[in-house]
Amino acid sequence: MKPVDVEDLSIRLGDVPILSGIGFSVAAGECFGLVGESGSGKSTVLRCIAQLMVHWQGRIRIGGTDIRRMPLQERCRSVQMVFQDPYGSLHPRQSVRTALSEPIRIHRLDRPQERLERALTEVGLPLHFLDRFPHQLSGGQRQRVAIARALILEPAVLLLDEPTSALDVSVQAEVLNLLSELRRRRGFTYVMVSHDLAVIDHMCDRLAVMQAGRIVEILDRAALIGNGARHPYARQLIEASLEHERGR
Ligand SMILES: Nc1ncnc2c1ncn2[C@@H]1O[C@H](COP(=O)(O)OP(=O)(O)OP(=O)(O)O)[C@@H](O)[C@H]1O
Repeated sequence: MKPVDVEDLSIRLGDVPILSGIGFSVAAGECFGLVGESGSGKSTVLRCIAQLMVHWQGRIRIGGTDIRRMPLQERCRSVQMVFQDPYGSLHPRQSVRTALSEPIRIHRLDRPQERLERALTEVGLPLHFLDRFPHQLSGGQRQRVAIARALILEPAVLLLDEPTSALDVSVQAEVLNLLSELRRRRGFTYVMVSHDLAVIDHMCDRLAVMQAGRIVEILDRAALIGNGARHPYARQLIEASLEHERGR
């Protein structure tokens, strides 16, 4: 279990500021949500933490260590990301076995077969799925494989970028329950992006509301449920979501 601390994170692409002065702390084992309008910079925050984007300013620490000072191997074992679209994140011509073996090989981990089997079992898939290819899996099964691959290196922190929004509603609940169960069992720290406040409510202890590259408010679940937000945009976003829920 490791905490995540983001301090004064800013990034520009060309002349355009994408993130400005982002700051939040996530306790070890906590699930922290990022919500906000499309283009507000939620995924960019995750990409900076994962070092998929590197030209940022500020400070990001995982377990107290500055991620810029972490050797690559240590960073990969500290933080992994799960993307929205498992079709995009799994190679179509790689079997599940190959997809899961790659990080084991790159990081020269011992007991490869045992690790493969444990990761697959942890996400609730039978072992004969090791020989399947992405097109032979359902959307939910593909996302389970993507989660298994993120788990192989036993990271302390998982970054979840809309992990269920490409899935059917019934399958969404299964994958969310799996993620909750994994957090309970393994004590992962999650930072999770979702446009769906019901998902955030189900999963997260606290959340940050983002607008135009800034955090306008950080709320806990109680404030989300009762719409105790103070910032006008945060209030409006939550109100719209509550109305949507009431209309269902
Ligand atoms: N590689 C890039 N090059 C140029 N602009 C980019 C790049 N990546 C992101 N942006 C811009 O940065 C801003 C933030 O994008 P980001 O994907 O982080 O937003 P988001 O809040 O996750 O949006 P969504 O909910 O639609 O996924 C957007 O205006 C986007 O167009």
